[in-house]
Amino acid sequence: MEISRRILITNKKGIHARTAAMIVSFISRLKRDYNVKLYIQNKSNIKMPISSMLSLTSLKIKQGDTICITCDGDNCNEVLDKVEKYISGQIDQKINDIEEFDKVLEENTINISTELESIKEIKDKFGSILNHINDGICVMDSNGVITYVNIAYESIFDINSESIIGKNAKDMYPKRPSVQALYQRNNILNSLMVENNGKKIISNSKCIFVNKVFEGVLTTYKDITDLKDMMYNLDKANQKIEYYEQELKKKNKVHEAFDFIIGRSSSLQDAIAMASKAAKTSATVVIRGESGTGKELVAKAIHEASKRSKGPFIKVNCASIPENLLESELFGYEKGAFTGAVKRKIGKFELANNGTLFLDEIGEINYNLQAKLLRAIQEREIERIGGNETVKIDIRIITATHRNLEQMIIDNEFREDLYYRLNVIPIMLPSLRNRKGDIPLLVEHFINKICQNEEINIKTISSEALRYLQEYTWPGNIREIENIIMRAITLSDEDQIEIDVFPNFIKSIFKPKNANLINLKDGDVASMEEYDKEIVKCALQKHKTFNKAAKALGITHRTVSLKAKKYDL
Ligand SMILES: Nc1ncnc2c1ncn2[C@@H]1O[C@H](COP(=O)(O)OP(=O)(O)OP(=O)(O)O)[C@@H](O)[C@H]1O
Repeated sequence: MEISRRILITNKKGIHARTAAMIVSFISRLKRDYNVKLYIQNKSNIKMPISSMLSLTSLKIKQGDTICITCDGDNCNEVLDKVEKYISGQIDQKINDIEEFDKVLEENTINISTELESIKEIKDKFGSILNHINDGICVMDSNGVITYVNIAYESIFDINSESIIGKNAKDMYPKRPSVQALYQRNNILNSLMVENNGKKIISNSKCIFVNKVFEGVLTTYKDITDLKDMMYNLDKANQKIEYYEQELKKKNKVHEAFDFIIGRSSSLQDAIAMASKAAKTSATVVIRGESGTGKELVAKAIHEASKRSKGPFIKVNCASIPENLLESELFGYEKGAFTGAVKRKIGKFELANNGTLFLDEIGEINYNLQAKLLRAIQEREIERIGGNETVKIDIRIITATHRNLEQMIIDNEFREDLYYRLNVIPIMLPSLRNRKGDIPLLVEHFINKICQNEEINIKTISSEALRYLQEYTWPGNIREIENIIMRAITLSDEDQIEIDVFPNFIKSIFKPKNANLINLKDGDVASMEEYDKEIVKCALQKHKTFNKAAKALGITHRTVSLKAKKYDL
């Protein structure tokens, strides 16, 4: 049976899409529950199934309009009651609820999109922070696919991110610690990687787990190539500082009297430090070293640095005084002590009272005189030759020698007891060939000294000429270098000293050795002394002993020995 009913529309906005949808949904439930058919009549009174949302909205029904609903089936009155109740009453309430819900939804949508915005902002900020970090960063997923690299990574590995993102690190870098971390699912920290171009990189790979699920590996890379260089330089600088600190300590402790002893080599500085310490006491000092190494210079400095500096510094060269005169030279004599002793003579021991007695070439003193010397040193008193009076002496004794005293003791040429008396503080002066680094300093020192003494403009020396001087072996040590500089300054017409003013034996050091002793090929003539030295040297090399060399040269044994000493052969 069919029943129709007019229903008033009370909803403010009439029947719009949302209300239509609600009516359709409500009617569908009624149709199902009561097994009826429901229609709505349009303005031309044509019945349309009410289950279509489109037909409802197309009617454009407003508040206050009525609609005609027709029901076909049993219980149509009960069904239409429910339809009327829903459309005229409940739908309004329902709509309010839904609008409330819409508001919440809308607000939430706004919130979500704001949150999305801020998440995007955070992501951008984060990305820009990662790009400002100096360490390279690479992220790969659990399969090894590279998902992110920062700018530092690109520059460390000189690669474009586009060419690696999305690629699998297992294929691209199978040996990298990051890939090992991926396989092992374990962090691999502080691995040193050396790239083909020599770059040294430290990598730290950390596995990422989210809720215990392995998500991939994050690796940071630090380029330590520069750091290593810097560390190396720092290390070197520290070593230098340490060296200079030690040198400064030594220097600070060294008395200024030693300032004019030129040389920075550690062997010389050690000797100077020792001499400076010796200066503080009255201990006997023996200075050892080849001829011309500065033995006298150091002896004087010890005296100057000691509390005896106001007293005399008396030097005796034991080699230059004939044996028979040395005793009276040292101890003096009384008037009439021997023929020719017309008046009393004060010896060097007495002259040195309250000061320093420097006995140079101590190894040349004869055995008998050595005994008398020992007594004088032990007792600190002397007797003049031909006198009965003993004279108390307050002196410091410094001796020097280039001879091997230990061998002389074995050969019974030097008294052991005297040796121990003298050898309280031994100071070894290095030869110049063992401290070639000091040559430029010495050259500069002598150029300045000689030019000032000669009152001429200070000359310079060319680096090539200096190279020759550094290469030469300097058998005559510092005395020889001083002589060569004196000669060069005298012969040089220029402001700069060049090789041409050097003697032949220096000029020829870079030339192949010429068998001819006198080589006048390039027009250079050496001094007589240089030829003399060369001849004696050849004779000694060939004949080994002074005797045989003397015979070969047709001169006396003594002359050969004196020349050998003079030229330090
Ligand atoms: N370190 C030095 N710095 C500056 N000048 C030096 C240095 N060593 C030596 N000389 C100079 O060299 C020359 C020779 O030095 P000195 O006479 O002291 O040597 P020596 O060892 O006593 O020689 P010899 O054994 O032949 O007597 C001197 O003119 C001296 O001033």
